[in-house]
Formats: sequence, C-alpha cells, structure tokens
Amino acid sequence: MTTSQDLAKQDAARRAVDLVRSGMVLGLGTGSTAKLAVDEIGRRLAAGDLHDIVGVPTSEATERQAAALGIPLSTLDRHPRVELTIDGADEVDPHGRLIKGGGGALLREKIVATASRRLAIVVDASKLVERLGATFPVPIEVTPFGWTTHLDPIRALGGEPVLRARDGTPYRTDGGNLILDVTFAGGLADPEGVAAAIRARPGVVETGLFLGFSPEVIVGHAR
Ligand SMILES: O=C(CO)[C@H](O)[C@H](O)COP(=O)(O)O
Repeated sequence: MTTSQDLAKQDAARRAVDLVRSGMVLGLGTGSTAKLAVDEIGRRLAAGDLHDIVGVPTSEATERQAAALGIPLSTLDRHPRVELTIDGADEVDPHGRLIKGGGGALLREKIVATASRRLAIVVDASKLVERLGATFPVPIEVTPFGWTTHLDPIRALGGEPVLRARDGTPYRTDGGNLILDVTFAGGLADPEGVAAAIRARPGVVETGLFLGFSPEVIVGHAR
C-alpha cells in the first residue's frame, strides 16, 4: 500500500531531480528517499530526458542500485568536484542543520556533500524539527578498536549511546566501522559544541551532525 509519506517522498525526489541537468556530476545519496531520486534519474536517462550524467554513490547499496539502472558511475578520485548531490536526512532544523546516518552511510555522505557545490536534501515533513536530536538519535561512526572508551564521555555530554545492531550482531558500515546511536533527551541545545567535542576523540570517525552545509531542503507533499 502506498502511504501519504511514500507520496511525499516521491514528490521531494522528483522535484530534486528537476534540478539535474545533462552533463552533471551528481552525488547519489542513500536511504529510502534518495533511492526514489536515483530511480527517477534512471528513468529520465532511459527516456532520453537526461544524458551524460555521472553519478558518485554515497554507499555500496546506492552503487548497486545505480549500476542496475544503467547510471554511469564514478568516484571522487576521478571526479573530485560534484555539481549537485541529492540525499535524504533524518532530521532538518530551521537553520538547515541535519542529522543523517540512519542508513549508516554518514561518512561517505558527508565526504560527498563536502565535495558538492549544491546539496539538495529530500525529506517529507515528518523530518522537520525545531531542535536537532528531538526525534532521532545522533549516529556516530567509530572504529571497532576502543569503541567502549567513547561511552562515558558521550554520557558526560548528555547523550545516551547504544551500539547499533542488526540481527543481533553489531552493524558495520561500508568502511567496516561501528555506529553508536546517541539519544539526547529533549534534543541538542548546542549541536556545534557537541559535534566538536565528539569529533575531537581519537577513534571517532565522523558524526551524523551535518552542520554548515546550507542545503536546499526540498519538502515533499502527498498530492
Ligand atoms: O542519512 C541517511 C543514510 O545514511 C539517509 O539519508 C537518512 O537516514 C534518511 O533516510 P530515509 O529517506 O530512508 O528516511
């Protein structure tokens, strides 16, 4: 059954793909909404409405999807400058700050977003929050070595970390790392301060706090 949330995600994905022009180097995001955008790019390529697109995927899952759709793929090594990236988010605040990483791809997503001239974030209205962390834990990617050393310092910052697991075993990112999902009761009063304190710890690879990107946020609606 197609829900109104599915329709809203589809609407956001289509409107983001309207920003794509032939010849662009495109960052391809990860997650269910970004997946709809990748499907739409594939459709427009097949229909001949777009041509000469090169996609830089942000995860192995997106790479498989795009390859199956016949979207020509590249890497940041070959195309270090990305014109436009289309990606989803778990939360968006009124300042365009994001939580990402619900799908575990936060590291590659942040690298590709940083290499991008424009970042289009595709969401439905349920992702819009007044304060980051209000509804979604902050994912933190950490090396397996020494991961427990982060737990008490994160608690001292007001967070409650939980090791992400899938089917009873620790979840591994595409880079082979672990993810701590950190709940901040009431959300984050100072996302920049918390991000800086966590990032400063050896063994922390990246956080899902995407701050300072000034994304174009496309909120889909069920029509
Ligand atoms: O950051 C992500 C993956 O790492 C996703 O973009 C985020 O989790 C949103 O996913 P969805 O569109 O399925 O809600």
